[in-house]
Amino acid sequence: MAGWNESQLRKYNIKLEKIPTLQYDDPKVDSLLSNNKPVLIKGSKLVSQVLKWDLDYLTEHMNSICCNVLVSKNHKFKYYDQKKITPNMTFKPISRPSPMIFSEFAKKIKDWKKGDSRLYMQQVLNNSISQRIVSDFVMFNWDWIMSKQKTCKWGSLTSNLLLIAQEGNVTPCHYDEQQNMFACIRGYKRFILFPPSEFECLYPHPVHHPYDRQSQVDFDNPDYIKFPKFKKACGYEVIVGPEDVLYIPMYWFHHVESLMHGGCTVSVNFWFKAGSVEKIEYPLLDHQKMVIMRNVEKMLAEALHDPNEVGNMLNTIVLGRYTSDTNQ
Ligand SMILES: O=C(O)CCC(=O)C(=O)O
Ligand SMILES: [Fe+2]
Repeated sequence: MAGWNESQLRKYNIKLEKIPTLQYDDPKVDSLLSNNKPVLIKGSKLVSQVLKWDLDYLTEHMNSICCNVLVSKNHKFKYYDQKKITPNMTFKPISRPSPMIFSEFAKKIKDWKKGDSRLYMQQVLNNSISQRIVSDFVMFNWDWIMSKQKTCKWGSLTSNLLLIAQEGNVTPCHYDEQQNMFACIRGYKRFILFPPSEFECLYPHPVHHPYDRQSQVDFDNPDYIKFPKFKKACGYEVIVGPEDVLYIPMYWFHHVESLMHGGCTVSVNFWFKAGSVEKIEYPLLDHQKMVIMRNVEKMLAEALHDPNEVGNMLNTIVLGRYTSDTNQ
């Protein structure tokens, strides 16, 4: 029996298909991973030894550790890059970091009532967290995950982020530049993924914007005048529960929600660098084209010494020259 039902999902007007679910030892897992295709993997036991990581256990063992907590006035936690905020920019994020010790975070979410700001802890796991948490952490099924890294020729593991969310919290649609094996420990999360080929329908912010890599479209209230192609966006969805591992291929857009009325969720991700490409084949893959677009934007902003001039120059290059039937 599933531990969730449809009424716990937020409602969006997006066409959705299902992400395949496979047992960890199904040979199709490796071919999906190697081809940058998402898959929900069951039975890997990646985090089976830490299913005890609930708020009480973590409070006991992380009590006075200072943690990276995000606070939001609504249910959305849209990441931004502090380094990309410039003095002449009017940038008012609705969610922002508010570091606090673990016990304070746990108390705040236990005492939470409607109308309060929401909280979301997103803390990198490292040796300084606490002896007990580190000894739990070494009990992850490292053999399995490292064998996947090897088979798929990914680069090194860069970090593990421990995510503790209140029910109903949403991480809005964005992409990351790393391979991600996302493991749920407690509660259920719904993922909506879009392949890199949906780039045009999702309108990510410019690369030099603090919201780089994030879609500009507000899924709760899409502005179809500004973002008309969002109507055509096609995504893939899956519900990820305790012990499940979801592979999120690099450059795939993802929206994540902790199910409403499902209690808080505890999860941990495994981010790996991209592997080095042995032989470039043409035509290029969609995510490789995203890398080129990012580089073009970065190069123009640097050459012009002003990110605000990038759009004008791109328009000058394109409009009437590469648009509609003028390029014959
Ligand atoms: O679980 C979430 O809320 C966001 C996770 C995410 O974006 C990631 O692991 O890359
Ligand atoms: Fe992400």
